[in-house]
Amino acid sequence: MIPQNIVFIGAGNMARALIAGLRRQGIAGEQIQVHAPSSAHRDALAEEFGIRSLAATAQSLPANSVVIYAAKPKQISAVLALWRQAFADAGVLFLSVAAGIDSARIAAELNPGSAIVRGMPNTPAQVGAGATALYARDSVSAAQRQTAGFIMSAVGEIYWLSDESLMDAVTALSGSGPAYVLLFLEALEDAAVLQGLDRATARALALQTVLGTAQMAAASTLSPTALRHQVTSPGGTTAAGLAVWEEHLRPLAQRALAAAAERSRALGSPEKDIP
Ligand SMILES: NC(=O)C1=CN([C@@H]2O[C@H](COP(=O)(O)OP(=O)(O)OC[C@H]3O[C@@H](n4cnc5c(N)ncnc54)[C@H](O)[C@@H]3O)[C@@H](O)[C@H]2O)C=CC1
Ligand SMILES: O=C(O)[C@@H]1CCC=N1
Repeated sequence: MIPQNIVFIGAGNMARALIAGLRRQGIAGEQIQVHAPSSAHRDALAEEFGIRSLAATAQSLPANSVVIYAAKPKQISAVLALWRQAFADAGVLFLSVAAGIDSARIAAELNPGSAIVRGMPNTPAQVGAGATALYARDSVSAAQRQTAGFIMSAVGEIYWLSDESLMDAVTALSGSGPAYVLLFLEALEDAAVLQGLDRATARALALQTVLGTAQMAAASTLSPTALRHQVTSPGGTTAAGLAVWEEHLRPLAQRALAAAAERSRALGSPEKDIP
């Protein structure tokens, strides 16, 4: 179902990516509003995308509105206290992309029966190539589920979870994942410069290698392992390089995802003060 009134709370990177996606999908500018305390942030988005800048917290919302929470996890309790009143209409859907904040906490702080969907997008959403995991509480109707899916599909692929506790692992993998891939790109580029390539060539080759490999893997029915074997000649250059990666990469990936998932759980815990 295509939503008639979409309100963004927060005017940062994620709000921007989602608004751009919705406008690309043909949602009219007057159907989208953005609220943030900083008028500079919200007015910049309003101007760029032809949407409405909402200066104050809405006290009531038209039926079938969707409110998308895209401010920081730490601010959610204060924001929910201000917006609670506007949720008197049972038709309003609350879609939160805040890392770590589970839907039971949002329901407890909003209204126990509120329709709440939790999503975890990632920054490739900026170019319509995002990966978003979604979880819907039982109070969400089939039409509202479709609406949430429509909104997040505007910026890439969506994956529904039936177990919300997996959201911490998803956040560690695909939510934070773009940063890992970018760090990998930086490391490849620096290492290639040490091997004598100029920086521009090193950057371009590293980027096209990651991009091309991801496209190849996405187009193939073979597993990453099988595709990797196609590159690896016995006794060749790849085997020599892979032997070094294999020493550290898997335990490092396990530690990195465990640390990120642990931080996701901590962000959701009001008693832990994460800056
Ligand atoms: N950046 C990322 O890769 C991802 C971020 N997220 C989640 O998206 C949310 C937003 O993240 P970003 O866009 O990266 O942050 P950001 O820092 O770019 O944007 C946060 C926005 O919230 C606004 N804001 C501050 N206080 C507010 C309040 N009281 N009421 C309304 N708006 C307020 C700020 O003006 C700012 O526009 C976070 O909850 C984060 O966990 C989820 C997935 C990926
Ligand atoms: O770093 C963070 O907390 C957010 C959530 C996932 C990606 N960025």
